Amino acid sequence: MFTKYAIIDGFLGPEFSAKLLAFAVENERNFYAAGVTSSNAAASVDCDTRNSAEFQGDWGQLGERLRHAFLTRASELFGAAGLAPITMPILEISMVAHQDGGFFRKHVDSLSDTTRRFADADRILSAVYYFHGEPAAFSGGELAILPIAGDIEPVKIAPNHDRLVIFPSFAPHEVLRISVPDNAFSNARFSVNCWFCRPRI
Ligand SMILES: O=C(O)CCC(=O)C(=O)O
Ligand SMILES: [Fe+2]
Repeated sequence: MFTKYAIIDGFLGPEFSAKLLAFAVENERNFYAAGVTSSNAAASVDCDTRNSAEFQGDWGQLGERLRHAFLTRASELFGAAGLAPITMPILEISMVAHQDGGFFRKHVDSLSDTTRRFADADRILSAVYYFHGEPAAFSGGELAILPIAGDIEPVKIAPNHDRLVIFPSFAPHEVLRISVPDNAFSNARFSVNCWFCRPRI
């Protein structure tokens, strides 16, 4: 049994997706080894669990444009994942590059135990937007959505350019290993993760 999930192709369109790609490539020096939020308040880098790089810097106007794109379609996105929309969600947004050998092992995005204690909102809906140079100069790197019950093969979704995938944050998933033969940063598998979070009262 799987949770509901959905794929929306052409989510941001050619102009915005090209801007995002140019921004990511220009900002190569601002991508750092991405952390894993596990047992500490601060995310820590764990090479066995995750091999990807996260943008840390000033998003400029792209940040507001992205927030707007996600927020204006919030109720459609919640519905696509089988969830009731949240009033006044908090958005958590991160830009990530998976380069040659990149992966992110099976996990859920919702916080629990100690990690939850240090956060002021709960991740409810995960929306992952993919963008990269075309034609893609990598292979693999699919998003695998795993069943919440039953011994069933995962659903594998190709990270196609300008594609959004939406699923409940409690759904187990993983990023399968990617191969980028020339390992040029501009040929990476780029993504913007957007989590719709429910503020705590
Ligand atoms: O890039 C993807 O396909 C998913 C990334 C992910 O699962 C995460 O950052 O939590
Ligand atoms: Fe995830």
